[in-house]
Amino acid sequence: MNAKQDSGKPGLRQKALAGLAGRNLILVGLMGAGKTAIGKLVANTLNLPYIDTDQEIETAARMTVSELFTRYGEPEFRALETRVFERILAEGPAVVSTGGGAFINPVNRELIARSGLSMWLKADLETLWDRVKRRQTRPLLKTENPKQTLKELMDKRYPVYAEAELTVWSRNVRKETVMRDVLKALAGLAENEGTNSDA
Ligand SMILES: Nc1ncnc2c1ncn2[C@@H]1O[C@H](COP(=O)(O)OP(=O)(O)OP(=O)(O)O)[C@@H](O)[C@H]1O
Ligand SMILES: O=C(O)C1=C[C@@H](O)[C@@H](O)[C@H](O)C1
Ligand SMILES: [Mg+2]
Repeated sequence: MNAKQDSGKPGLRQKALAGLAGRNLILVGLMGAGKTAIGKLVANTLNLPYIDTDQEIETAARMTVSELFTRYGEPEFRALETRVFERILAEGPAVVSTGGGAFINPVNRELIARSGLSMWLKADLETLWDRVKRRQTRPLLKTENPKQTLKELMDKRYPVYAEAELTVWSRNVRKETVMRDVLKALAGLAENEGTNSDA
């Protein structure tokens, strides 16, 4: 079954689009939250372009995120991340999955607030660890105890991710189920608007 067929009730897709109201949907959250996996499903279902900021950075820099960190350091990576963000957000609407640290930068949060709807894909430590432990591509997790590092990042970043306009639990269920939760959260915005305009 493809994502469009699996998007639940027929009206859900339309309601989700109404809630998004032509804005970019910006997915934020830690490494392993499912920003890429869920983002692609959501984009496919809503017929919107899918963009991954890490991939855009890699294309612009002609090297991997890991290589960028090693050769130029994190500050240079963050500067490039903001430049890429400015361009992407101006080109929308699209579903944009961000690098795990992008929303932590207040400059990026301000850019997102202006042209997009932010959504935090929230997951617990065990779920995240289970998803990231096999791949060695994440420079921030190249530490002696990567699970502990992930926990420290959670403690530091979760209060900031909580500033996102919407939060969806990236639970340990089928990706299509999380994707539907994303659509429902967007649809909820359209319903609330209806309520407000009646008031
Ligand atoms: N609901 C889910 N059920 C099972 N596996 C999942 C689910 N969501 C994501 N995954 C898997 O977990 C792994 C990490 O997900 P993904 O790459 O989408 O995370 P991410 O938030 O984009 O991480 P990063 O910030 O490192 O890019 C992938 O292998 C993905 O297929
Ligand atoms: O959480 C982070 O700060 C990062 C996450 C990745 O997506 C990459 O953007 C990079 O490895 C940094
Ligand atoms: Mg990703």
